[in-house]
Amino acid sequence: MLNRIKDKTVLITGASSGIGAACAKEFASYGCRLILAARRVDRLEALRESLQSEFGIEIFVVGMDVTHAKQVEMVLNHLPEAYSEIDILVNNAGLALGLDNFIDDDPNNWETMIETNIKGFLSVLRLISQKMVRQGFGHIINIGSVAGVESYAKGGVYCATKHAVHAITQSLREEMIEHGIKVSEILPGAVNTEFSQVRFHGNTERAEKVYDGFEPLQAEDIANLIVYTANLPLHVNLAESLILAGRQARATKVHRQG
Ligand SMILES: NC(=O)C1=CN([C@@H]2O[C@H](COP(=O)(O)OP(=O)(O)OC[C@H]3O[C@@H](n4cnc5c(N)ncnc54)[C@H](OP(=O)(O)O)[C@@H]3O)[C@@H](O)[C@H]2O)C=CC1
Ligand SMILES: CC(=O)[C@H](N)C(=O)O
Repeated sequence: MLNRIKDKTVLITGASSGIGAACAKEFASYGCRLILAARRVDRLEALRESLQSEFGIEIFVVGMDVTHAKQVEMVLNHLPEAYSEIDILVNNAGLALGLDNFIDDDPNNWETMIETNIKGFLSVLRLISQKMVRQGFGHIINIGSVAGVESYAKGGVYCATKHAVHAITQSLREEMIEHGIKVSEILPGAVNTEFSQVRFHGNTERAEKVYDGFEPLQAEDIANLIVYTANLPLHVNLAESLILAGRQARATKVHRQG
């Protein structure tokens, strides 16, 4: 496919692992300039080193907790000159915490998910949307989930946060067309990243069970789709892409073998 994104500047939130880190690698292979953000800066530094040596691209690494609105504002309003125009945003930072019946669930989990997946997501989205409108160009790619278009037992609040991502993406798309800014959403199913480790607070055994008996998506599968979406011609917007594992029909409906 023609490379239309070479030398474009791409901001990726949640770039320290999983889908975000895979996106960094895929965009790097297209010769993009990257801004990598997350809380674990040591991870980002290591990624920068390996991508710079493999692809010889420019990368700016920044520690940013999306739940700290003031910090997000400081970071995104004070990017170095060479990175101040952003062509593509991959608004990816997010997490699930817990998988429990609503009546037994820990409200602290709800708070963190709402703070991160809705309020943090919005902080980044607001600043970058404003910047793109000023620039007169840009492409926003929000990372939703199959859990944003259906709900499952024990995951109500996570599903609600991803429904919010879905709703906000749809309304922003409508507002941005007059500015020539594309707004897309990627809605993955089960992807084998650190997602389940985080969800189960580091309980590896429980995390691994999620992917027992079927082949889940890999972060690279999602990164390929994201870069494909970003690389389409200006007159094409792949607006919503639901991507499931081969043996997955819905969020919780997978066919397990063996
Ligand atoms: N894996 C899956 O099955 C699916 C995942 N998704 C979505 O994909 C996105 C990426 O998840 P995935 O790669 O799977 O999971 P990972 O746990 O591997 O990656 C999550 C990323 O989000 C970052 N992050 C979490 N909280 C914050 C915060 N407060 N501030 C800044 N960054 C933060 C983490 O960085 P750090 O901790 O360093 O800050 C990390 O880089 C999420 O939005 C998730 O909801 C959607 C559907 C399916
Ligand atoms: C579909 C997702 O977001 C995630 N894999 C989940 O289990 O909810």
